[in-house]
Amino acid sequence: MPKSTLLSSRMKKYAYRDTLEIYQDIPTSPDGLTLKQVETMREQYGANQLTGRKNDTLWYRLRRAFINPFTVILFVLAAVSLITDVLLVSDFSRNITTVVIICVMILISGTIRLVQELRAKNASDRLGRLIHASVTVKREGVLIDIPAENLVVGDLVFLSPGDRIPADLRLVKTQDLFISQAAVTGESAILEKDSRTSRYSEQLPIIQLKNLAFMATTVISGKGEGIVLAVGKDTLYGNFIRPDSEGSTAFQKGANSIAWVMLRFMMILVPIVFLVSGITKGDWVESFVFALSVAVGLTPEMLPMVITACLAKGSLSLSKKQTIVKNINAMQGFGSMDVLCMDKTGTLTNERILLEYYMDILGNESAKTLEFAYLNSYYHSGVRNPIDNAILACRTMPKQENVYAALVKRFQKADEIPFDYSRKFVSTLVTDENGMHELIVKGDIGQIFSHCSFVEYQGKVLPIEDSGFDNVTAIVDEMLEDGMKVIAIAHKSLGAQDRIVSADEKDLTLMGYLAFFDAPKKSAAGSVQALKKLQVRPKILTGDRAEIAVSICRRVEISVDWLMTGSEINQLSDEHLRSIVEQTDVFAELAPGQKVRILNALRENGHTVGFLGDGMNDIPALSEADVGISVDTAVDAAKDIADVVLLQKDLTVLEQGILEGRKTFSNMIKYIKITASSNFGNMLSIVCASAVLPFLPMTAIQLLLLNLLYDALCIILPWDNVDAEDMVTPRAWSGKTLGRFMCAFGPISSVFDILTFLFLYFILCPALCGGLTYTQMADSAMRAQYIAIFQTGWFLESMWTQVMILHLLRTRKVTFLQSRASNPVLLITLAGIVAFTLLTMTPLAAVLGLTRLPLLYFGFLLLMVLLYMLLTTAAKRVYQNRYHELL
Ligand SMILES: Nc1ncnc2c1ncn2[C@@H]1O[C@H](COP(=O)(O)OP(=O)(O)OP(=O)(O)O)[C@@H](O)[C@H]1O
Ligand SMILES: [Mg+2]
Repeated sequence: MPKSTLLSSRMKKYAYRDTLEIYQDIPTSPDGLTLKQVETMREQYGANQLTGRKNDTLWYRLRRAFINPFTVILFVLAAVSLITDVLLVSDFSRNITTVVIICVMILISGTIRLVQELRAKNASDRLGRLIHASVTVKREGVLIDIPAENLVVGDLVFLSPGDRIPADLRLVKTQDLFISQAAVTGESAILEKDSRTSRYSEQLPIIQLKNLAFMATTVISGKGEGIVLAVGKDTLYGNFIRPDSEGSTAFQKGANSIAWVMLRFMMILVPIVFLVSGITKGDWVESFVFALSVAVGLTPEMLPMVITACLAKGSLSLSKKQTIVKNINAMQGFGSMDVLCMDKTGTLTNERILLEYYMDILGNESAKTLEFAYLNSYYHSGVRNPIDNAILACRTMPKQENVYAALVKRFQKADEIPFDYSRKFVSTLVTDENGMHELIVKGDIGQIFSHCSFVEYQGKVLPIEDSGFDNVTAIVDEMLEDGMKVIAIAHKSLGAQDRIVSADEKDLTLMGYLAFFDAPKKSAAGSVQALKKLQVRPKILTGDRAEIAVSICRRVEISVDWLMTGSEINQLSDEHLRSIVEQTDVFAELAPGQKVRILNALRENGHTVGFLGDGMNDIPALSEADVGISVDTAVDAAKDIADVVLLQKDLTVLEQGILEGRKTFSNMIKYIKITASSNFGNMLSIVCASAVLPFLPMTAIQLLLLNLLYDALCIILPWDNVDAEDMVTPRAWSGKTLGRFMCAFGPISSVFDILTFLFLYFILCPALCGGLTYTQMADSAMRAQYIAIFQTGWFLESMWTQVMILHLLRTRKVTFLQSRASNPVLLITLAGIVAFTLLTMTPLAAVLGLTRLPLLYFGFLLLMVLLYMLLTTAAKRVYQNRYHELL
């Protein structure tokens, strides 16, 4: 039986059982599990984790570091050498140095990989912990808060508004519990859940069973308790999410596709190298080994690692700037983001809003309106939000404490229909001491109007048509235009009726309004300017009224020439919307789903879109955006789903994030493009050389060593500086520019390689070997000497130019004169060059087939490097004039 059916049958079984039976069956009790039971349960059903635990074991990491295509090729080379150099030869000429060297290389590269990955992982773990969700459970009769991943089957979990449900639960106690299952089913409707045992007669799909609550769904309002039935991957949610999200982002896909481009190149060129050198030299085994080494030399095997290192480095620097990057892959999204959608409250305006006026329908102060609103807020069990907080704050007004305390004593709560952003209003039913029930509704003006049939003025109730509707709204319009947030309050007497359903919310009596001061932050206008300067276009996506959106946007200088409301958007086709979103910067009166529609339209137009939001209504948009950004004060579920959490809800910290993202992105692109182009250059040189030379231009081992050195040096790149000019615009990854970059700069290095070949073959080697060229000599010792000089010559030239090119192409400006790499990069690359140059002068050189070269060579080398730098600098100019960018 497939796992998911197995799971649903277990969930179903308990949905139809009584609570007591379940306690016995699991076994647990209303006091929760004992600590011993917790251990047993964890052993039996596993931990509450979605990403496979396997990533965390040292064994898994070792395997990843040491077994990959790169090391596999090295192992093959070692095996070939073991056979040809050790097993098949006579005792005298046995030589195991190659095998040893290759093993050392495997060790070094594997260790570098392991260390880097562990560091990156530790960094992201540490950041993740800072904002981890905790759950309240009862164990051994005591309520405790534990991290969600410590939850086990049988635990008794307590739910409150705003919680993201941490596992699959059978509810055992509920009180007006409303849940949004959007994360699992995609539908935005809010469902009431209860703990009653389901009847077999009402056979329903598992997702509709009212006494089950599923992992990743969100508590909108009310309270509840439930027994954990399934954790981690066994949950419904765990069953359909991708097991490992690694490698799934657009950028990772891009990076993989580059690796593939390189591999395809290799698949064509490596066999050519093999055939050409086999035919010209006649030694097929050696040619095979050489071709394999070329393959290794050309693989950008450090690519995934350099990317991880860059991302981890970026997120670490951001954590020092009040910005926590939960998902390090979002770092690059930060860098390429060119549109930032945000909601209004707390971003442009202050987090706290203040109640300014409470009035009847004509704008006269009305304590009764406020009292009704107070009761509604007080008994509303949903996620606390700024509006309710502002209303409840009225009890701190001078001499009012007792008034409000008496009020809630007089009216008790009977029922509620929680606030939900698609309805935009909330109903509570209260009962007075005589058992008479009063329905109180508060919310969006438009929504409330449409449910009202009467208005109340100075104690008189009139039908709405007779009272002059325009008069009723005139007072509101004025306040909205001043940038105030206004909500309406209405009520209806229900007599003895003590439960409400949405059908009761009609023929209401409008009693008045509350107006709140929602002032823009002092820093808002400046931050908006800063975003624009960074070429990130700010767009406002608010659920609030159009008038207030306009008023606030004017004050912070966001263009309001065009404004769309939710209902206008509903009329548009997707295609039409795609063109509208390009011109419009302000969208108002949106339902949560409409925020997502706008966002997707922008993404389809090719933008990289960030979304900054903090409320329940922002959750779908946060999860859809390329970079979902939330704030520390946001509801848990929003923080949970966001990629980035700002510890300060202020656009100024965002600016830092964007800059850091662009820096990360630049350093990554630097590695990819430069490595690809210099590998391409080497490839060309090798093809040419193996066609005409009577021997190999470099031994397999030398090629591998060179490759290892270059890659090891590149690990320092995340710490490089990035020119300010490279950070002024958002940059999107495009494979298109890679090809032209490779073709422009790769062949330049080949030109110098070929010059070096000529110099070595016709001038230096003959000069040191008795004036003869290779083909003219017969003595094999002489020939070996000749080859060693040649190979050392190319080895050093290759290394020097590869390191130089890093410095040359990392900036658009003139290298060293106008822009220098960071000190660590300068130091490490210099050390690399010096160490390898000195290596040719040590006894180890002979083992590697290298030899000491005379001063004449170094003179030539300097000349080559100088010319190379000049030519590349000139090429850089031409390239930039043509394409207006470098990397
Ligand atoms: N607690 C509440 N009680 C009644 N009505 C509410 C409540 N919260 C929100 N509303 C109504 O829903 C509308 C939309 O909510 P809100 O303004 O929070 O949306 P938003 O998209 O998050 O806007 P913002 O950009 O200001 O954050 C409000 O204008 C208000 O009319
Ligand atoms: Mg909001």
